[in-house]
Amino acid sequence: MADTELANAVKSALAKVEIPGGGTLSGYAGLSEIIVTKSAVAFAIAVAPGMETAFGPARVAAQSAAEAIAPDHKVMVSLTSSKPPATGQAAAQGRPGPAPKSPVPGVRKIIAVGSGKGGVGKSTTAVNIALALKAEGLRVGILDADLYGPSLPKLLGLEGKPAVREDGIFSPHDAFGLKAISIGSMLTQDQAVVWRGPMATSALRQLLRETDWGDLDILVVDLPPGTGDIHISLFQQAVVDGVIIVSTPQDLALIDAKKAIDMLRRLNVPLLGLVENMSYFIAPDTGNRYDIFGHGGAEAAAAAQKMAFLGAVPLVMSIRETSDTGQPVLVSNPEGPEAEAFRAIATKILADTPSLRS
Ligand SMILES: Nc1ncnc2c1ncn2[C@@H]1O[C@H](COP(=O)(O)OP(=O)(O)OP(=O)(O)O)[C@@H](O)[C@H]1O
Repeated sequence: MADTELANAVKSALAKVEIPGGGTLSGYAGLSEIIVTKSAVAFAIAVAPGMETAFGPARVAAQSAAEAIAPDHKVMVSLTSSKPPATGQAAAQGRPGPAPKSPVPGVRKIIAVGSGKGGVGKSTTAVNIALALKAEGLRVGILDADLYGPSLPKLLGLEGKPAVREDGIFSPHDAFGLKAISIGSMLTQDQAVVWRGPMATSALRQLLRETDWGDLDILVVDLPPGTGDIHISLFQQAVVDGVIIVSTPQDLALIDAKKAIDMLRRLNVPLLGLVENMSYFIAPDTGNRYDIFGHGGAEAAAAAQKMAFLGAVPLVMSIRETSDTGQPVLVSNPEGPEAEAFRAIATKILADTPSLRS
C-alpha cells in the first residue's frame, strides 16, 4: 500500500475509536497528520491540559486500530497536552498547539546526518564533518543514533564504556576534542543489538538527554540509514536545526536518498543539503582523479530536489584505512585532499546557515 493510502486507511480506522465527550478520533480536531514511513506510522492526539487520563483509553484503542491496518509498521501514538497558548488554525479550532519540543541540556544546535540506505559512508561523513566544525572553533559533540549498527566506537577509537555519574548521567568520551556517545560502547563485542521499537526510542532519549554534554555549540547526530522510528522519535522530541543527507553517486542510492528527503520534508525538518560520498577516485600513486561512477549525479539530484549540494568526497583508501583504525582523516591527514573535502563541506554548511555559529 502506498504511504498516502496507508495513512488514509489508518485515519478511516480511527473512525471506530470513541473519544471523551462523544464523537470519534478521525473527526477530532486535535488529531495530527498521520505520518507514514517505510517502517513506522506515527501520529499525535493533542488534548487540553488535564484531559490526558480521560483520553488514555482512546490512545490505546487508536494504537490497536492502527496496528491492525499496518501490521508491518511500528505504530507510535503520542498523547500530547501542550501548555503554550494555541495560535493560528489550532486556536481557531479551539485545540491546543503542537506539543513543545524540549531543548537538550547543554546543546545549542543539532545537526543530523542521514542516508537513504546503509553503507554509503554516512557515519564517516558525520565524524569528519563534526571534526571539521570543531576545527572552525565550535564546541562539538557527536551522538551515535544508529542503534542497530553503531559505528562510532570504531570510527573514533572509543575505548571502554562511558562513565556514569552518581546521578545516572553519562559522561561522554572525549575523541579528538569531540564529546562522543554511542550505544556501541556499552555493548560487549559482537553482542547483537536487537532493539524493539520502544526500547530503541527510549535508548535514544537517554543517550540524548542523559549525557553530560557540557556546553556544546553543535551536536551532530549520526542517524540510522533509511527512515524509521528513531528518526521520528528524534524529530518529535527535539528541534533539529538541519539534516545532511549522504549519498553515493549510484542511482539506486539516490532513489533511496530521495525517499529520505521526502520524509524529512513531510516532517518539516530543515534540509542543509546533500553530500556525495565516494564521488570520484584519486589514484594514490599519481594523484589523478577518475570519475568512475560518472559525475554530477548527486548534484543534479540535489538541484532536482531544490536542496543545496554541499560537496563531494573522494573514494580513497586512506578514508577506509584510517576510519577503520579509529583515526578519521581530519586527524590522520588533515592536509590531504579528502580532509579538505570535508572541511569545504563544513564551511559551506556554516556559510549557508550562519545561525549555527551564533
Ligand atoms: N570516501 C570514502 N572512501 C573510502 N572508503 C570509505 C569512504 N567513505 C566511507 N568509506 C568506508 O565505507 C565503509 C562504510 O562507511 P560508514 O560506516 O561510514 O557507512 P554508513 O553509511 O554509516 O554505514 P552503516 O549503514 O553501516 O552505518 C567503511 O569501511 C568506511 O571506512
